[in-house]
Amino acid sequence: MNAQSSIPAVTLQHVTKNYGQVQALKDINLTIQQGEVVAFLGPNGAGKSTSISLMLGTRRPSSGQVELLGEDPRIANHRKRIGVMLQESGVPETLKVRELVELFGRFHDQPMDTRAAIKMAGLEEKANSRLARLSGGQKQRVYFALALVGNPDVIFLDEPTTGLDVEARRNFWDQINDQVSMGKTIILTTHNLEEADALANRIVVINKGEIIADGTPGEIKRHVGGKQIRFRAPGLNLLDLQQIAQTDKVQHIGETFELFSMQPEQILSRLFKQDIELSDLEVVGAGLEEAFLALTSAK
Ligand SMILES: Nc1ncnc2c1ncn2[C@@H]1O[C@H](COP(=O)(O)OP(=O)(O)OP(=O)(O)O)[C@@H](O)[C@H]1O
Repeated sequence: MNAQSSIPAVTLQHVTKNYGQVQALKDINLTIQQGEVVAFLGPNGAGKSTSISLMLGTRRPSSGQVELLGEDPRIANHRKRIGVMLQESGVPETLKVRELVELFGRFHDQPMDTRAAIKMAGLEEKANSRLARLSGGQKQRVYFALALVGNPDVIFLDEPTTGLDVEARRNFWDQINDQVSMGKTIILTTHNLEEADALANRIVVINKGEIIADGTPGEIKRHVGGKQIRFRAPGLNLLDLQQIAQTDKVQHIGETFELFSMQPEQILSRLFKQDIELSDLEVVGAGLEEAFLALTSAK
C-alpha cells in the first residue's frame, strides 16, 4: 500500500449535525478506507444525505471533525479526486449528453476520454441527445457518467437507482460493479437492502442520526440472530411464545408466527416439550431485510 492509499477516504470523528431543533446526526464516528465499497442504509430521515453532504464539504458539522482524503473536504484540490452523483443534479438540460460529459471532464486534471465515460454509463446511443429528451433512467445514467468522467478516486452515489425499474437497476449495478472492480472507493446511500447487498462490502446502518450497525452484509445478517423460524400454531398466543422463546423478536402475521434466533433448535425443542402443535414449520437463514427491520425497530 503506498502512502496515498493508506490515507482514509473519509473520517468522521464525534460528528453531530443539528438543523435548528432537529439533531440529524449524533456523535458519529466512522472511518472509510480507500478501496472500500460502503452502503449507508437507513429509513427516510435517518441522516444518510446529511452524512454525505458533510463528507463532501457542502455542509459543515455542528461539532466534530470531518476529513476527506486526509484533509478538510472543502479544499478545492480534493474535489478533483472525487466524483458525485446526487439526487438533484441541476445540470443544464439543453446540452447534449456528449457536451455535458466533456464539460464535466474539464473540471478535472486527468479526465477520462469522453467516449469512454459515455460507454461506461451505457449511453452510446444517446450521446447526441439533449438531456431534456431523455427518460428519467437515462438521465440517471448521464449523472453517473458525470460522476465518473473525472477519473475520481472516491465516488459518491446518493440513492443512485431510486425510481428505476428492476432491469434498469440491475444494469446500473453492473456498471457500478465495474467501478468496484477497478478498485475505486464507493460510498452510496440506499433504502434498498438488495442493492446494499449486491454492491457493498460494508454496510453502515443508520437510524435516527446514529450508526446502529456496521459490518459486511453477512455480519449485518448475523447481527439479528442466525435463523428465521416460521410456523403456525393455532393454540398459541404471542406472549406465551415470547416467554417460551425467551425473546421479544417475535411477530404474528396472519396465522403465522415469525421469530429470529441464534439457537432455533432450543426454541423448537421447548415448544415440542410443551406439546404445542406446529404446522408449516420453516427454519431459514435470516435475510438482510429481517436484519434491518430488527435493527431499526430495536431502537
Ligand atoms: N435543510 C434541512 N433543514 C432542516 N432539517 C433538515 C434539513 N435537511 C435534513 N433535515 C432533517 O434531518 C434529518 C436527516 O435528514 P437526511 O436528509 O440526512 O436523511 P436521509 O436518511 O437522507 O433521508 P431520505 O432517505 O429520506 O433521503 C431529518 O429529520 C430531516 O428532516
